[in-house]
Amino acid sequence: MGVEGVGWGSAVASLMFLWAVASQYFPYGLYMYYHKYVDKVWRFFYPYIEITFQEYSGERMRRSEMYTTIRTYLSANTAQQAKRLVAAEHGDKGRKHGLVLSLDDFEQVTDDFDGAKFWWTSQTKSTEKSTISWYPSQEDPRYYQLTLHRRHRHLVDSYLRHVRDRGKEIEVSSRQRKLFTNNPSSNWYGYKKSVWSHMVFEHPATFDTLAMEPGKKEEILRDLDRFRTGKDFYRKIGKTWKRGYLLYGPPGTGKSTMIAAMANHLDYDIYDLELTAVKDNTELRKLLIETTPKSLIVIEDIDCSEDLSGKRKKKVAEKTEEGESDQNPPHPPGAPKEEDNKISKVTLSGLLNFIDGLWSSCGGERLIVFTTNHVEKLDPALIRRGRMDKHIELSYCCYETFKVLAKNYLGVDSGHPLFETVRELLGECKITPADVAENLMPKSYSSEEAEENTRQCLEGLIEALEKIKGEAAIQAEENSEEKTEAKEKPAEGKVLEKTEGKETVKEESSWKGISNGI
Ligand SMILES: Nc1ncnc2c1ncn2[C@@H]1O[C@H](COP(=O)(O)OP(=O)(O)OP(=O)(O)O)[C@@H](O)[C@H]1O
Repeated sequence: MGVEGVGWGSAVASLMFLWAVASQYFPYGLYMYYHKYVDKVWRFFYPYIEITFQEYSGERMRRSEMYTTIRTYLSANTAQQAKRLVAAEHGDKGRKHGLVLSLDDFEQVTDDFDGAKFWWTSQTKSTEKSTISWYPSQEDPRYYQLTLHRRHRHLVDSYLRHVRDRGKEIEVSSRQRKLFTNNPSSNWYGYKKSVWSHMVFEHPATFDTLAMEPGKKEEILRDLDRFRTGKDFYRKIGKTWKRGYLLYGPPGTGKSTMIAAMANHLDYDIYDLELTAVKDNTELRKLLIETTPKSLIVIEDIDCSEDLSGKRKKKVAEKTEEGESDQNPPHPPGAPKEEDNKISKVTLSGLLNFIDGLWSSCGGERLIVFTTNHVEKLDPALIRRGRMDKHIELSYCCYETFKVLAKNYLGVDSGHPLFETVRELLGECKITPADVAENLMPKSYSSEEAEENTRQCLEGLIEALEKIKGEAAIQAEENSEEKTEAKEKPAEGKVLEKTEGKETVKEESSWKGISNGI
């Protein structure tokens, strides 16, 4: 568009905008008359297209998501052009954080996209209240109007997609992240169903504070970054934009800490899914459909979740057999039975269907993370590649892991004279990073006592390691004695007979028979 073109376009858009303002104060009859005749003629020659985005839409008059996204986009990109802005607090109920500036009524801003100009205005829709008072009321619904030249019509789709994607990105980066958990909630009839509730997620763990071998950490970070920026790649290869992580290892090795670090690194919300609180596969599907893009769906201790649902079913069946339910008052017709609310009927196939099928229909990136202390107990179908793409073992503390913890907790690195002893002991016994971390907690935070604190903590850790080493040695000795005894002890029904220094294992019955005979 040339300079003249821009000037002309801007003037016409401004004229239209002024007309839109003025028309709000016309008597109703005149307004309708205008619409019927003049508008038709005017529109024929008018070279511009107008698109309106209402604040409220749909049957229940919910606030339109597109309206909110446009507001965010305009606040970030064009609000500096406007002279009058509206400030509103941003955040959840009771937890406001920061202000959002948006265009005030009748303000106009221009946006450039792909060589074309787009004009945005914010206006208030007149309602009964505002007609009476002549001024728009605070509660009146607003709308954004987008104006563009007819010759740029082909850009409408891509421009609106750009506004939506950019607006969403800004929303995600400026929001407070949330930790969702599913809890049972009862309806009027007493039926319990799992629903998400959330709190602000403020876990301070990062990949810097996470103790693990540097090479492994780098690899995970690369994988996460590749995933985050892989939208086009996933589309190209025809795969849903999702990735599964399986974190396994003994308790206290940092599985939950790593999930928090992942969420912080990617800037994602966390949905902590408690499978035992989900009644059946239908409820599971419903919960998962409600998750939003850019989220990490976590199922902790997946081995226990599956077991528990089986055990619960068994227990209820046992109770019914014992006739315990007969002692309870009869259920009113239509009311849920107690066990209906308690049993989780989520099945492995339900979970697999969700991982494979459901995700395909949900847009936006999602990571699913399973954790377990017993990887060997899991059904191979659940953790095969493609479902759980990356398997990460978090294990006992090695010297590299210890160095990260020592740096985090005490601010010291490998130069310390006690490090060598720790290194040797870590090579000889098993201790979890959680136990090491506990030993490295300084007794005070005063910088004057830092050196003394460090010495005390490291000595305490060495003592703990030596104790573990000693206990492990005793245990190993006991185990080897048990093994020898087991080796020496004949199997049940057999006896050991010693003749001239030779040991022979014989059938017990034959020995008894002989002895009885004697
Ligand atoms: N690798 C680690 N890096 C940093 N801190 C760790 C690490 N592992 C454990 N910790 C510390 O130990 C505590 C417990 O760790 P965490 O809960 O992450 O272990 P977990 O493997 O999830 O245990 P569980 O299987 O019992 O849930 C954490 O709060 C953290 O302070």
